[in-house]
Amino acid sequence: MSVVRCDGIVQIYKAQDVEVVALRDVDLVIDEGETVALLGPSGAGKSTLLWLLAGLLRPSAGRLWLDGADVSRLNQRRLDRLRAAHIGMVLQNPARNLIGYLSAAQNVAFAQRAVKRDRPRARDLLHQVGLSDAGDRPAGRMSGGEQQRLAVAVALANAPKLLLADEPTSQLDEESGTRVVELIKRAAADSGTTAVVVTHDTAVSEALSRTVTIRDGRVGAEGRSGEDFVVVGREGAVQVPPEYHHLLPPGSMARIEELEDGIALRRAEP
Ligand SMILES: Nc1ncnc2c1ncn2[C@@H]1O[C@H](COP(=O)(O)OP(=O)(O)OP(=O)(O)O)[C@@H](O)[C@H]1O
Repeated sequence: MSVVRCDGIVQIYKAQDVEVVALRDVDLVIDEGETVALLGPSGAGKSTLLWLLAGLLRPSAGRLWLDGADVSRLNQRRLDRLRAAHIGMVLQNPARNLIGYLSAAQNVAFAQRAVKRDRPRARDLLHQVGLSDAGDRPAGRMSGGEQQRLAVAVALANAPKLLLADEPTSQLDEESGTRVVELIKRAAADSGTTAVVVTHDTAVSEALSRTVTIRDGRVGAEGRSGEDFVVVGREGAVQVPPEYHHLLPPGSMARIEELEDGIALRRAEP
């Protein structure tokens, strides 16, 4: 079953008199248990897509299904309940995920408020992120790296169906980063958690099961098991992935060759 389905999603921010189109016509399907790395340059729309998938924003146009529910048909209360029970999120700024005056254990316990309290899971998560001995120290006094590891434990506390993480390893050394990635993969394998992880870290993207690229508000190539996929947009547009630009540079002409099961694009000019 697909946990995420985006159909022609458009996201427009209105800032004073200007409109910024952050996402344009995004089609995306992510199945249960997939771990997806979301890659793209700064300003491409990665965080916006994550906020939409978290139910923190509603799309300006297009339709979004989360865990089979059409978000446009959910009132705010039901959307809040879906988020608390089934979605875990790691925001880019780790401190924003935490309640600063609570300890690590209290933060994890708070994240289980919408589901059955699971103390062994909470202890195990803190152990996995190396914070078993964090004691009563308030989260607000922890280092950036500790806060980031705690934020991942908090996001996984309710065994979410969907984990959304914005650069969850940006402040971690290699060893802690690897532990976080292992934790995400284990959640997928053990609990069927689907993960979407925004990252610039190739060690993270290579460890996950699929890569989705986003550029200028459009979802581009999707790599799965070493194969490259591109999405054919509503108007029939196909975005050539950057790794093939040396063969088909943007702005060049391509010749279309019909095959039995599709088409091939060949450079028209020498
Ligand atoms: N609240 C907002 N109001 C107006 N414009 C916004 C807002 N948030 C994001 N944008 C704009 O939307 C576009 C996409 O931003 P977004 O933060 O989703 O990109 P990103 O890929 O996550 O970038 P980064 O890697 O730098 O975090 C950018 O042009 C950004 O300036």
